[in-house]
Amino acid sequence: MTTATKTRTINVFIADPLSEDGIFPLRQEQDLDLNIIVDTGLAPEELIAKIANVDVLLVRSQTTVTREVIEAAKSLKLIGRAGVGVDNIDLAAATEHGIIVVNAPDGNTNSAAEHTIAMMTSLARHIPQAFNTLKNGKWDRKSFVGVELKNKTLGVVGFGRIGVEVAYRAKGQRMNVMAYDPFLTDERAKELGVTKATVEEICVAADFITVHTPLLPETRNLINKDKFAMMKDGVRIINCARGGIINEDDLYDAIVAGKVAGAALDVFVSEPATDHKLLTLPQVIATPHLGASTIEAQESVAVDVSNDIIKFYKTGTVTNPVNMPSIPKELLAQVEPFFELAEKLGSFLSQVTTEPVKEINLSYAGEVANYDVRPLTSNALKGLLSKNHGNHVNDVNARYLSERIGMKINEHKTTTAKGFTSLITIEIITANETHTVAGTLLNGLGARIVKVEDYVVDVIPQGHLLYIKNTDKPGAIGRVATKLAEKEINIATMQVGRAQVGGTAVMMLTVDNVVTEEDLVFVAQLENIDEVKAINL
Ligand SMILES: NC(=O)C1=CN([C@@H]2O[C@H](COP(=O)(O)OP(=O)(O)OC[C@H]3O[C@@H](n4cnc5c(N)ncnc54)[C@H](O)[C@@H]3O)[C@@H](O)[C@H]2O)C=CC1
Ligand SMILES: O=C(O)C(=O)COP(=O)(O)O
Repeated sequence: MTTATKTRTINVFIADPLSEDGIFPLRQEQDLDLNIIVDTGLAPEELIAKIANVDVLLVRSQTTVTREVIEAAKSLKLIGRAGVGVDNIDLAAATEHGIIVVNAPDGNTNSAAEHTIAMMTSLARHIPQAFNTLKNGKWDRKSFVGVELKNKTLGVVGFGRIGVEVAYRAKGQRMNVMAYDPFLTDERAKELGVTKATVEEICVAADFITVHTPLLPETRNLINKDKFAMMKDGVRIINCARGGIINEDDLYDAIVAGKVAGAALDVFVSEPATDHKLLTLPQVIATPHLGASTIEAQESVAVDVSNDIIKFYKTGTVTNPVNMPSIPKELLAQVEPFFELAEKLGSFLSQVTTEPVKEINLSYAGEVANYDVRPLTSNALKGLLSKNHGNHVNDVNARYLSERIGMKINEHKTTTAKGFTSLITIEIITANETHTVAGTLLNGLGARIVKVEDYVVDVIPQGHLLYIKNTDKPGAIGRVATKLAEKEINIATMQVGRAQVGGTAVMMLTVDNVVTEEDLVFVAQLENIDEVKAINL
């Protein structure tokens, strides 16, 4: 986990215009040594040339954070998106490189919803066209007869934060609202006073259709010529979400054919879009991606990402992660203590075997099983992979890297924890071996390893450990202690365990100094000692 440091300068590169008030938390940060560089409007190759030593990159929608940018950014830990949509960031590349991407999902909801309503109203009443005519000295009242919103049906496709806020406002205009979202339940639709519908039902019934989904492979071209064909003649279309959700060529054709009476667009497939063919149509009104461009939204989104940067460097966690599981605040406090335990258990196992791990079974028992355990698994995998990947593995890419090397990851949850409040048991399977370790958090006493293979132990997972397998014969413990003393290795604690008298037994020793390979060989040569491993946690 990353923690606060004044010893190292953190280079924060702001590549798109952000609210100065919004980045105030960064400017006034005292505990971290932040070097804030504001350099906006760069061409991709200019950004690549400047990014090598950047730790944190802050963008809006203008800067495209490509794989090339990410690969050139040798120190990058975090990309902050001061806004919602992250389609301008290569998330796969960021994840692969262990770079956390955070966004600001709440800060511009109102502004985007208000802009959508402004666009819909302008579309219905031809306000931009009428204003233009008037500016050009013509008092034309005949060409701009509009339609009322009242009693019209608005179809909202994508019923998340903005979609819902649009619906509230549209109901204020006495519109009937139909909504589609894969996560919309009947209860929620009822509660919000909207009719739950499919995209097709919306296409057939709506007078106005507005989209509010992210741009994803599944939503690209969601509204296309087949959908336009289903729509009412004279339908009006609004897109204040992302260019490409509505197929631009098909929209153009539908307007020219008279099917669509008008469109209001804030976003385009390729931006800036100054000579777009849709802009040549008198039925189209447009703004240059202004949905989030209010003083309030800009301040809010910049404050949110600034706070997440500070939080990341001080605590190692973030509030609005995009490429790692997000944990609700109330749960974070409960699962955070297990992060380190899971990582240590993973690290322990990585040092017990020398073979590549083919499969990992993670069992979460007791209270911990009530939580979203994916972050714990990520920490366990991080611990497991850190032996070979060092600092390159973190919570963001641990699962990705594990899967890339073909490791099968199985998570199990059970309520019974063998007398512990919570118990995490991890088993790794290699071509020839299986190893198991289990750990818990003891109330007030911190983390403990409570089981290694089949043996019950009680070991603090910290410092230098010696894991010794021996035949359960008198004298083994004494010989080990004497040999370590000869090597000036002081034993701090010692645990022994065995499955049956005279069988295989284990010793778990905590020692005060690092045990070298050479010392290990000496211990391994002792009578009745079968295996010795040094483990550093
Ligand atoms: N024009 C502008 O300046 C702004 C544009 N946006 C855009 O608006 C989008 C929505 O923003 P929020 O409402 O804040 O996000 P959100 O994440 O709260 O809502 C998005 C909704 O889309 C739904 N969805 C996903 N796939 C879908 C599909 N195939 N069909 C229908 N619905 C689907 C999700 O379930 C979710 O409920 C953002 O992704 C962003 O691209 C956001 C802010 C400002
Ligand atoms: O938040 C979003 O998704 C937006 O589209 C806003 O974009 P912007 O930050 O204004 O470039």
